[in-house]
Amino acid sequence: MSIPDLAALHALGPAQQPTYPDRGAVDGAVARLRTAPPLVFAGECDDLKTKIAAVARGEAFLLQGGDCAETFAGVTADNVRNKLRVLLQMAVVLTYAASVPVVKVGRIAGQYAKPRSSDLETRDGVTLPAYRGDAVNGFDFTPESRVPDPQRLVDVYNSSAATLNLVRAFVTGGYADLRQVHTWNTDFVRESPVGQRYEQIAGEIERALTFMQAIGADPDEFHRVDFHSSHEALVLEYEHAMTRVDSRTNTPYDVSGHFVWIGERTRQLDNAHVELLSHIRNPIGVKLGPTTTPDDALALAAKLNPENEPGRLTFITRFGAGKIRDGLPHLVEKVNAAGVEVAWVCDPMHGNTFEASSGYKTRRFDDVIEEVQGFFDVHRSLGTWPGGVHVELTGDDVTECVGGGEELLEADLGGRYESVCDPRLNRVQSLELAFLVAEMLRKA
Ligand SMILES: O=C[C@H](O)[C@H](O)COP(=O)(O)O
Ligand SMILES: C=C(OP(=O)(O)O)C(=O)O
Ligand SMILES: [Mn+2]
Repeated sequence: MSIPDLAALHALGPAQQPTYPDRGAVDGAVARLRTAPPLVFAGECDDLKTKIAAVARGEAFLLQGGDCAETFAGVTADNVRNKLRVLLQMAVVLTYAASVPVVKVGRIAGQYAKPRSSDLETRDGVTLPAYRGDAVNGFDFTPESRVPDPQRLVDVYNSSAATLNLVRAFVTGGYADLRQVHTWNTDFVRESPVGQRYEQIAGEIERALTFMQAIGADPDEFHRVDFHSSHEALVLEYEHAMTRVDSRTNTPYDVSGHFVWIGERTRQLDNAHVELLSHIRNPIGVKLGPTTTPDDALALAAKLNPENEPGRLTFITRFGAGKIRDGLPHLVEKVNAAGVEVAWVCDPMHGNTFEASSGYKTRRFDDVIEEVQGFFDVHRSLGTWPGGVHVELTGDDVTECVGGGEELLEADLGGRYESVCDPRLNRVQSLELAFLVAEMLRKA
């Protein structure tokens, strides 16, 4: 399969693209990216596809999480380690408490571009272009900073490379060794009720590992974990420049991440994002919001996975807690009845955002849980598999979502609100979510 021309993709009138003032500078950045080494290997993408096929068959569960928007300034050892650590802790809870293999995917090492509801942002009577992620422009509210700069695409590549390098070191070099389960539970989280609950599981796992070692199991088995990168494939210049023909199979892969997805705002059937991703062989996702009809979903599946390859396509539904129980059943039913191979994953974040009276964008922890519960209930009633969760989270003690065991209030949001886009679950809320989902999984 060939790679479509970048110009042909632009001719389709893609949504949510930056308006660059200097085309020459764009060409320069794209030329630089085209010669840059791949960030991931096609074979790794295939491995993830095999794992997602197991998710679609009901034999594994997908945990996908990370920032709404990564930032260049956030590429620090602490920040990357904290995100990885919370995902590892969540994966341990899910695997141990629900006895299900967990496929671990970060919204990490590439999640720098944001679609926005509005092209403009107004503060105190001043209107400027909206922030579209560090891939496009700066978060500072000044005219200079908000001008889209294509050099940032090269910075995305370099930041992703640095992040992925550290992630690979952590997951293969001993940090993610299962025998370290206790050490991931350090600092503020350890004293919380959910941290205590985690301690208990960690103790049980440690005893089980000691036992297995005593009976001769190979300790290397516990030494490393598989972890994959993912992001929304949004800026066409970047994703196109990172799409390469794999020498093993002679087919194109987007080597900017293992898994890429199409957002709710760019999933139009005849548009550029669907067209580009239909040509790559990575495992891919599509976000499906509450306006999605069964025909939309079937048409997307036909275009993006015409051969019905297992593991290729994940539908990430994001209906909102109030809509999922009514909206999801007919979608799942029709897709299932058509024999379409798909992994169903729940994003319980994007349908539940609201603005607090203080002006902060936030989400209620209870709404997040209610949407996941609705997702599980719908799948249980249809006999289909609730394949995973896709969440915005961080490993830090931020105050961006309200509720949870710490009972964060709207008045607390200003304490430590660090997201440059959507509100993320903090570490305690993320662990609480993992325990609640593990319970739902046990029942499923
Ligand atoms: O992350 C998702 C979108 O980019 C985000 O929800 C859009 O936010 P906005 O409605 O503030 O533009
Ligand atoms: C933009 C996002 O989501 P959606 O496309 O579902 O709105 C996101 O995942 O950050
Ligand atoms: Mn988001």
